[in-house]
Amino acid sequence: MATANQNLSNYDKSTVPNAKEFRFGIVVSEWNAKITEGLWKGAFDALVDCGAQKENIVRWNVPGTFELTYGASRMSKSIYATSSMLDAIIVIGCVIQGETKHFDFVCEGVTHGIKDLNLKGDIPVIFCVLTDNNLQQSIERSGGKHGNKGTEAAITAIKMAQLRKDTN
Ligand SMILES: Nc1c(NC[C@H](O)[C@H](O)[C@H](O)CO)[nH]c(=O)[nH]c1=O
Ligand SMILES: CC(=O)[C@@H](O)COP(=O)(O)O
Repeated sequence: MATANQNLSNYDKSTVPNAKEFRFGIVVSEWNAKITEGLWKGAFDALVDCGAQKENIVRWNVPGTFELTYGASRMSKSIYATSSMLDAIIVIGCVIQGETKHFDFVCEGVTHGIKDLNLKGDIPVIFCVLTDNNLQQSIERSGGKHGNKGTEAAITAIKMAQLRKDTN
């Protein structure tokens, strides 16, 4: 189902585990900051709405979406994680098509990078990266008429943190 046919912000709290005991890392790209800040707010607000403690949400910034993989990798090995303090990581970025093929390489790079982290690591890394044709599409998916992908990513992070706990 395409995003246009659903709202990214819709969730049923009765189907979401309580996040009170979970700790979350969020890595945010500074490129297209007006969009990524909207995604961050969506994610943060949804985590707290589902019981997460604000002090259990740690944020790091990176310059661009391509750096999200490195940021998440370092965070997963950081002091926050060595004592198994992180239960899930969310990476937030917004890639918008320009005049060249650079869009394709940034999107492919971060997609494969985050996929590899999920395969090789112990902490689920949630892919909250918009890959849009234009700014309007990004606006519509970061708190606009199609909802907020950050909200969707937060719910996914809680569910994956619970799955990790249940399968340990
Ligand atoms: N064009 C966009 C970029 N480009 C920058 C890359 O992400 C990266 O920081 C650079 O290639 C240096 O490694 N980043 C975005 O997040 N969004 C874009 O639209
Ligand atoms: C995704 C990008 O890197 C892109 O926005 C950069 O723009 P351009 O392709 O015009 O250099």
